[in-house]
Amino acid sequence: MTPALLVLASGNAGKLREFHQLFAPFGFAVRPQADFGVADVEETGLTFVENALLKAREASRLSGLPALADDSGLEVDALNGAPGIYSARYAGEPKSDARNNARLLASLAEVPEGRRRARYWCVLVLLRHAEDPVPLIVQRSWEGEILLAPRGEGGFGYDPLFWLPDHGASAAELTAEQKNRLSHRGRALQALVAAMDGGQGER
Ligand SMILES: O=P(O)(O)OP(=O)(O)OP(=O)(O)OC[C@H]1O[C@@H](n2cnc3c(O)ncnc32)[C@H](O)[C@@H]1O
Ligand SMILES: [Mg+2]
Repeated sequence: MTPALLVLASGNAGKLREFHQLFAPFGFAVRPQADFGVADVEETGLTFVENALLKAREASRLSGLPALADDSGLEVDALNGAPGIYSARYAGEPKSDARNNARLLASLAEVPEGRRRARYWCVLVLLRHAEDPVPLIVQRSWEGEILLAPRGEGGFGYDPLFWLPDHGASAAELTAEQKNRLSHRGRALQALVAAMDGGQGER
């Protein structure tokens, strides 16, 4: 399936920027859900998959177009997996990257370097239409460690605190191209596009 136009079921400016960069080489036309008057849905699921399905279904229903949703988050081992599916609202409403990062640092205040292992998860769900019974689903993770203080200005969300030992940089110190090549989202999208091209049967 190579849709002429795909709705991105997200209201997160950082994600939307990355998706526009990631889709550019594939020649898909993608538009954010806001262009179709789609507001954020309540993310009532208990998994990234469920929340991504809710978002994609709503965007597809209201736009009448195929929709791609991303539900993602940060899993920190020392916090038993928190903030996980609650990553966007870790410090409560209204959502704020700055307050989420402050809460993460406070939660890990007693945890020394070497025990601050974490990973981002990204689940992508593509629906051909709102009632698609065969959603295309891919998930990828990205391993790192949580820094003791923020570094870098790039990316969004928890990126200034997400340290990549192999690269000697935080995710916010990478260029957009580097992040897209390495990240949970970048690699999930590569896998999704490969699956759309026939890797998972006729679509
Ligand atoms: O639901 P949508 O509208 O897409 O936007 P959102 O920000 O609410 O997105 P999620 O519900 O998927 O929550 C994911 C949160 O995880 C964090 N996150 C996910 N991917 C990230 C990345 O690549 N870099 C930094 N933080 C990320 C960030 O705080 C996001 O707000
Ligand atoms: Mg959300």
